[in-house]
Amino acid sequence: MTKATIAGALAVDTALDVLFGDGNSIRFEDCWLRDHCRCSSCYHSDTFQRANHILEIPDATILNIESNETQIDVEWSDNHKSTYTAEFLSKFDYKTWKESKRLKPVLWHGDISDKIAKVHVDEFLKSVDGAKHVFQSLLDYGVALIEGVGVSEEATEEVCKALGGVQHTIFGGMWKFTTRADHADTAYTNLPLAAHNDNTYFTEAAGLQILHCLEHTNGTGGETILVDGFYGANQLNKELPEDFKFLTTFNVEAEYIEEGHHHTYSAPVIRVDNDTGDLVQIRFNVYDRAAMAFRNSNDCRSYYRSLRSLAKHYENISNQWRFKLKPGTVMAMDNFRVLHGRTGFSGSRVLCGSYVARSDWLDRARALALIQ
Ligand SMILES: C[N+](C)(C)CCCC[C@H](N)C(=O)O
Ligand SMILES: O=C(O)CCC(=O)C(=O)O
Ligand SMILES: [Fe+2]
Repeated sequence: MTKATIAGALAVDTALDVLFGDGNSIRFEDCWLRDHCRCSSCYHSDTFQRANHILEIPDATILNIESNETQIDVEWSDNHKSTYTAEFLSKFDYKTWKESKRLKPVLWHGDISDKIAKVHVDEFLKSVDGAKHVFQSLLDYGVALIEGVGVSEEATEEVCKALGGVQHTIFGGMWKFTTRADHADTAYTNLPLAAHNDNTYFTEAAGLQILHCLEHTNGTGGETILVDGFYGANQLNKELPEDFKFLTTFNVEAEYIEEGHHHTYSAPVIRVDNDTGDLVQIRFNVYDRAAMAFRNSNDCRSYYRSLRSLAKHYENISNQWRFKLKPGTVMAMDNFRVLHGRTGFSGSRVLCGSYVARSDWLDRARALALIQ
């Protein structure tokens, strides 16, 4: 991008119209400008924080402006003086600004093994390019594989830390699970699990789920099932918009109960960004649905109809990617988007892994300049 320049600035009532060298023009309200003064008494540039309470910012008016190619100087009615650089102001064109914040998931269905990142652990942990490759794959497809990892909880933990940090929940930080009932949950059995998102009963579901199959011996089955929750939701919107709409507005309650714990949370199954229409989160878990009461017959019937309509996309075998996790390969997936499951199995199957908070993995992606 070329460097932003200012071609002119004109005060109009309580706002300032700034014309940029590229022909674009942006209107800034005076209250916004006063709030965004970057002088040292208004902004701590070392901590990137505002210095004043919003109630302390004076309701000042613009007395005078002077501009050149690179900046605008404003003199305020309370004698304060502010300087705004062209580069700073140019970032606040609403459309461009909003667009720059959008994530751009690449919707998929079926086998995506040749699309996603498969990065060797040394490359992931030690090189910026390796890390970028993994996080870009998580942003694009919601899945990434890290290969050549030591077949141990310790080696897996290193990967979890680098993906944003281990998130502690009732299941622990790093967890290891097999068919022993360490928690009151079907994951700790050999039963099949249809595609689902974890933690629908938490106020904030885990951002990533990381799984490493440490062992599967003397048995069969235990295939991993992944399906793009956004693809299914999108298909539903095209095919049955009413069902889609219902799932974006109706609060479906979920719960998790075990000795000493009772988690419950109620929210729409499909969360959409109201401004952009972008899909933000899927909260789909048929097992962890709580028993609930309905306001009326219509809501009750819509609940079953629309959940089944969505489920059909997730259970459609041609939408799913099925494969066998192997010791040494760590799988990370976006639990806000991708649903996971497994087929039933026999034999001794041991997995370990952790959750990572969404805030924390997006923080990594931002630090790598992959998103804004
Ligand atoms: C991942 N780990 C083995 C710790 C537990 C899984 C919890 C499963 C729970 N039914 C849910 O879907 O959230
Ligand atoms: O056993 C598996 O592969 C996954 C089980 C599961 O859904 C989970 O641990 O959240
Ligand atoms: Fe799960």
